[in-house]
Amino acid sequence: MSSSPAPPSVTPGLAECGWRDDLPAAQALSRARGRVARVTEQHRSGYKVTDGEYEFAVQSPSQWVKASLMPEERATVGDWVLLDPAHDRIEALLPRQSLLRRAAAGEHYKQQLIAANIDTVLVVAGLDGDFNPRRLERYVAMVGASGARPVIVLTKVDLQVQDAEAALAELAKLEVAVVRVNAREAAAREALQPWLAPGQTLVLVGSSGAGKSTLTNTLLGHERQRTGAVRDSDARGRHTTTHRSLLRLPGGACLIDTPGMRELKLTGEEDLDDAGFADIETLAADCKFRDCRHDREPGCAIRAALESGDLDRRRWEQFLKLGQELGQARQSLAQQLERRAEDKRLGKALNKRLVDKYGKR
Ligand SMILES: Nc1nc2c(ncn2[C@@H]2O[C@H](COP(=O)(O)OP(=O)(O)OP(=O)(O)O)[C@@H](O)[C@H]2O)c(=O)[nH]1
Ligand SMILES: [Zn+2]
Repeated sequence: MSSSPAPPSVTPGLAECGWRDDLPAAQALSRARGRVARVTEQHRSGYKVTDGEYEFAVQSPSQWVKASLMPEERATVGDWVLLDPAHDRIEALLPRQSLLRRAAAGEHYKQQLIAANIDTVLVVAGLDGDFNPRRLERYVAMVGASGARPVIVLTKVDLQVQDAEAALAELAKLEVAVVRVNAREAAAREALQPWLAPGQTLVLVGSSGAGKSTLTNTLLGHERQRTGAVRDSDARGRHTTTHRSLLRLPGGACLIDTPGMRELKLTGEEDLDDAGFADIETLAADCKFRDCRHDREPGCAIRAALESGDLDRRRWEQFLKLGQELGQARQSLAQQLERRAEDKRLGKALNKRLVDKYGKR
């Protein structure tokens, strides 16, 4: 299938926006009709999409207003969609290759979609005072759950505030590629070349000040966004705000910029295996009891490894903490699903009462 020519519903320019014949969306296309486009922005009232030639606004399908819809049933940035014949409304969401999401900040647990159809998520962290291996583990776990490939990018190597060797040793166990860069230098682009092949889609995540905007500019090869320092000193507030969030990089890869959504919070669907703790899971499988809590049980492989020094005590503590965080996120997720089911039940009951009283309309 992948060797057949692109169907007419896909414009040639779409390849520059990340379209590939091996995508699940492309496989689904043989069974569907319509012009394919990629979502570049999400707004309250609809979306912006690109067909590879033009970027334009489209409306959501009417069924997407339903409050009972799960967030992932609507399109997000990076999604492949089919347009109606007039090209002013989305008709269908095509299957996804990956979906990056986070728990939204706020009183109630809510999920937010960050981006879809991402190949690589660059998890950016500065080797300065803010360096935090546990945060990186959390990010790697979340990316693992998304279906995209995580790559850790450590910025600010030139500042040498943090001992890079110690930091690397901490991250070695994650089994994730780690790249050290000065985000301000063009060499950073070279270092990331393996993930920048044509047709690849990337996203940058990481905490504020980590160097994401700086790296974005370096990958673009020109100044796109004003970085933190510039913004601060810019008293006239003369920002070059481009709204487009799907950036085409020289070389053929795409970068999806998700302003305001670059810090991640666990959703509860992650797995500690994905966080690079597979070795601990393997070790725990050797405990005598299957439900060993690694506390006082006899024949505990974890405690034995801690005592012999085979398992680093700090790493074990990090594992426990991340497990705790994940446990809380799972609980919030379960509560949210329960609330949703309850809302649905109440909605149905109300509907039935209305039908009983007024008949079917
Ligand atoms: N020396 C040095 N400075 C860097 C490097 N990367 C980023 N910086 C600086 O760190 C500051 C913050 O970088 P930004 O790129 O704005 O960070 P950000 O992650 O986009 O931050 P938010 O926009 O708040 O999310 C800026 O002053 C950058 O110039 C680096 O590798 N070396
Ligand atoms: Zn045990």
